[in-house]
Amino acid sequence: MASISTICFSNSYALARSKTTKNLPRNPNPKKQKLKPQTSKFKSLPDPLILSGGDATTYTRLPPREDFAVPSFDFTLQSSKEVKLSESATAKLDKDEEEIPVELSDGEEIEENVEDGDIGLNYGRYEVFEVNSDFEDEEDKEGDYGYGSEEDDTGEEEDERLSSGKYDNLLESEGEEGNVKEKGLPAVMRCFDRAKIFVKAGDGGNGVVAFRREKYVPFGGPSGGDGGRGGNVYVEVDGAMNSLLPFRNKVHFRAERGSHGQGSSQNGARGEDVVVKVAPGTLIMEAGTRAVLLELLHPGQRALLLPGGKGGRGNAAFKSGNNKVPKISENGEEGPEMWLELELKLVADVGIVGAPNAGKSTLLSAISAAQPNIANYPFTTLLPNLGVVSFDYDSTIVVADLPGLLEGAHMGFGLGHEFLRHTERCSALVHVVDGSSQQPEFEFEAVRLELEMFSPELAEKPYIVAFNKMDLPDAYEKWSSFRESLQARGIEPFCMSAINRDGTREVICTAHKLLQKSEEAKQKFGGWTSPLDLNRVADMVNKQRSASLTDFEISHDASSKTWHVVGSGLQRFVQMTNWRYTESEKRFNHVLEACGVYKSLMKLGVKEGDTVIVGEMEMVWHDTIGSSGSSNVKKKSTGSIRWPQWK
Ligand SMILES: Nc1nc2c(ncn2[C@@H]2O[C@H](COP(=O)(O)OP(=O)(O)OP(=O)(O)O)[C@@H](O)[C@H]2O)c(=O)[nH]1
Ligand SMILES: [Mg+2]
Repeated sequence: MASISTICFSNSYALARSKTTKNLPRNPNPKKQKLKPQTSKFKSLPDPLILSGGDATTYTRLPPREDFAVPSFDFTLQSSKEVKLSESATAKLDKDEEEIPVELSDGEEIEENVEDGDIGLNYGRYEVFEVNSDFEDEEDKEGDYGYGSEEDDTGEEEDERLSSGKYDNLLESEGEEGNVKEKGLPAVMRCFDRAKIFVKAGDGGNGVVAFRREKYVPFGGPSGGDGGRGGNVYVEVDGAMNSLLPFRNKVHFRAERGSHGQGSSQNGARGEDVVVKVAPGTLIMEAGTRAVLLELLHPGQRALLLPGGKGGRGNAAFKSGNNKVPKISENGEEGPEMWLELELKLVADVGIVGAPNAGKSTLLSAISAAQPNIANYPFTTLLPNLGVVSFDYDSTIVVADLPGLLEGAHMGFGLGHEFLRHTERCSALVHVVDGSSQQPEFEFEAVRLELEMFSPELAEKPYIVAFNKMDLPDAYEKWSSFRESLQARGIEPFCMSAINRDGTREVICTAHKLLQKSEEAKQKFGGWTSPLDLNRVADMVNKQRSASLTDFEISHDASSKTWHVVGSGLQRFVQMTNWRYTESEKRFNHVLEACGVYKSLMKLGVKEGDTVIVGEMEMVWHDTIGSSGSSNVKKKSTGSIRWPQWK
């Protein structure tokens, strides 16, 4: 029978069709029919990102102080050696080599004498280094997170770059400065503290229509069971994790859907939950908007992120005095889904910062049991290392050793300064200064400036300065002038030889005291912000689910003669309606009338033949066709909705 004649409402009849399905028979598969969950709040994908053009990306040597504001990218003028982090995270710089060929952009090779400039700080020529966030994000979307983003309008050139595949290897392309290499960070560094994942709660199982048929039980009645609830999505802090790298391998987390109900009043089983494990200190944000949803700091914390969909009711649940043989059941509610951005900010008490090769990792290895890579070349440390320092039996602190920070890091030189976010949770900082460098004061200032550039709050954290490598005569000689210059600024520096473990204890004990002081101050001034409610996202979802059916808005598009009836409650109701049963359609019509949709539409001037969209259902409005059989007198004389023909 054609759908038009099977769907009758109180005083008229209506026809429905899916917005997405054409020529659907009367008994369509409910899953495929047309109903999508209301996920407008959580489904947003990030906006398309625009790639920036060719910023210079090759760093030749630490630029002179006065050049800081406008660094020179003309590296043909600068003497240098080359470290290619692209080839190996532990590429080594042979500092003893005096002359090396420098390859120019046009392929010409020259021999240059490697000598320090006026400043004399020769870190070699480091390559790597486009840390433009837009670019990085775009890479992440396409390369590592495994989902295609909407096409952006940045032009073919950028598209080509994106489509050129994974960015695990560093990229090379021409920049605006002309033939300057542009490279991204190795994937392991990008993914260490950032990830983008997809989570979906399980859909509820469908309810069923069944009747008890048994010998000696002539009218057994309806016995269709309810569907089971969909599985929840939880996020749990795993103390054994210290990075977000596992999310490179797994991006999608879907909880199981609930089982469908069965005859004999058997309800479906619950869907299995899914638990997403993250490292302590992970920030969970909604992708695109980057609104912070959760901040998970302590191992063992577990947050309910997305609750599973409710199971649909079987026909046994619809039995009433009026209707003892209900032929109606509901679909399971669809579980919400969303893309999340995860960002890790390590939970450490003290952060060790300083220029590359200053001896930060050596200090960490001297004061804790951590065994970071230590070597005589810059950027040995590419990812932060954590170490635990014990003072008394009951007092321990966590110390983070960070990658080296270069002057100009805020512009992308070196490893950039993004990793400084790992110090945001530190209460104190230790500046390690390489005493054997040509101008230790300048090195210290450059690092301070970079901290300020990253975040003024970070620069305001209490800190101590540790002048390292005192065992070297070079450093020993410079110590007094360094000390004087800092004392003139009101800073009392410490000296140490991290490699010999001389003075390291004093440094870390002072850092510990600073830490205690800042914690006392925090308690005194109530500076500790209350942690976010762990289940707030689930609460938001539940609130949206329980929205009233009468809570809706109507908008009109005059050009297409379309009326949109939008409301969370109605949308959910449409999604859970199982259209294969005639009674469902009657119920739908009844609900629209009862919650005032018809009345509002008529008030707003809906006309014969206009399209009305409720949730995912599209209908055509028809004025009253006749009053016969109508149980609603008011409605009879005014209008009704008729389901359109399937197109
Ligand atoms: N003589 C001497 N050498 C030191 C001292 N501390 C560190 N070094 C050496 O300096 C070099 C760099 O040490 P690291 O601890 O790797 O320096 P880093 O600051 O962690 O370097 P990056 O991770 O590259 O930023 C290594 O060869 C160390 O052995 C010291 O007190 N005296
Ligand atoms: Mg290091």
